[in-house]
Amino acid sequence: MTQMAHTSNHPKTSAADHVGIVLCNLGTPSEPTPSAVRQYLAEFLSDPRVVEIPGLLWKPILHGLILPRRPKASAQKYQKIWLKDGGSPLLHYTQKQATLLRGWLEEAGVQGVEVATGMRYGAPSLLQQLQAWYQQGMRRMLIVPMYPQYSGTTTASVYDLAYQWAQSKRDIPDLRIVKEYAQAEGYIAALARRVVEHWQTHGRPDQLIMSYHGIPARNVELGDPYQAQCIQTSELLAQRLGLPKNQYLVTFQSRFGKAKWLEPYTQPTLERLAQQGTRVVDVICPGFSADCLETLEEINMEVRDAFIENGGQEFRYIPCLNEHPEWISALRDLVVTNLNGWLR
Ligand SMILES: C=CC1=C(C)c2cc3[nH]c(cc4nc(cc5[nH]c(cc1n2)c(C)c5CCC(=O)O)C(CCC(=O)O)=C4C)c(C)c3C=C
Ligand SMILES: [Fe+2]
Ligand SMILES: [Fe+2]
Repeated sequence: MTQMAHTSNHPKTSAADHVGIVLCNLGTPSEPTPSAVRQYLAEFLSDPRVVEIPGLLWKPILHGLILPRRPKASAQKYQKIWLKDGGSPLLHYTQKQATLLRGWLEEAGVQGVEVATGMRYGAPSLLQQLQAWYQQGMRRMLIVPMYPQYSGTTTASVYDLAYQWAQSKRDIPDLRIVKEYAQAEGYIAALARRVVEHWQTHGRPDQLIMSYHGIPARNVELGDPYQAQCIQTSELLAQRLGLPKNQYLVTFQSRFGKAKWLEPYTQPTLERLAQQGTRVVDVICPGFSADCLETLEEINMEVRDAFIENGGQEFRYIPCLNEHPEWISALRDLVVTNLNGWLR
């Protein structure tokens, strides 16, 4: 059992009767350098939720093969997408989302809430944010993982961290975590708006590709509902756009390692489409609420090049929801629903 912390004389501040809302995303390196990427990957890839290979087998691979090599190549990729003033896009957009959500909640007359960002790995850390609020006397916290589709590899890891942290408390915080919102009306509406706005400027494509981050196929075989939720989101989005089945495809990207991951894989699918004569594709990544390495570099650079090299003519990337007003409005609704009974 974790040691109980002594908190009997915690300071009573205004935070004590407030509710904390944390937008929690994956996390990102502090700089686009090999050493910062190494530190980030070491934490991320040591999480047994992310890599399920037994530690005795995995640790030597991670520390002997992956961490000495991958950070250099990854840092070069991060350098290509790093924002001049804003740093990591993932962190930049997640912080913007928190700022906008704070304003939108205020505007809606919601009082007594604080909004922050907290990353699962790296900084600014979810754990430190929860602990800082707790020390200020706050006892009610709502965590919103920025993953619309639940996966054991991502969402469950947020639960692990929060529950393990709470375990050390005598007076435990009242915690709520949004498990998933793959089918939420506002989320689907925001995605549809993003696509329609893109079509208004560029016209319709031959195919709309909905690309999600992959996970090992084995995880799904063992009961992870992630794949089913990705398909649900995609079908709802297609329905809302009035897209027939032959005009869109669901694919999975970012395969890591040699095991079988969810298929069809994004890049080979786009290569095949190009070879078979598909000229214009739109690509959207509905599972990422903020643009990041996996969308800006992998999709909009690597996969784009592969499509064009194989004979495709136009590869049009549709940005993530990022700061889109319809998304912030959806987030506000999601938060308000999950604050039920907590608001004054
Ligand atoms: C090792 C296995 C991995 C699993 C399982 C996995 C699942 C998963 N990841 C995201 C979201 C993101 N992943 C990002 C980067 C990233 N992911 C992995 C590996 C796994 N992800 C690695 C090794 C990396 C690092 C980048 C690299 O070195 O290539 C990111 C971007 C972070 C950024 O800073 O921009 C996101 C976001 C989801 C949603 C998911 C399962 C559903
Ligand atoms: Fe990932
Ligand atoms: Fe990647």
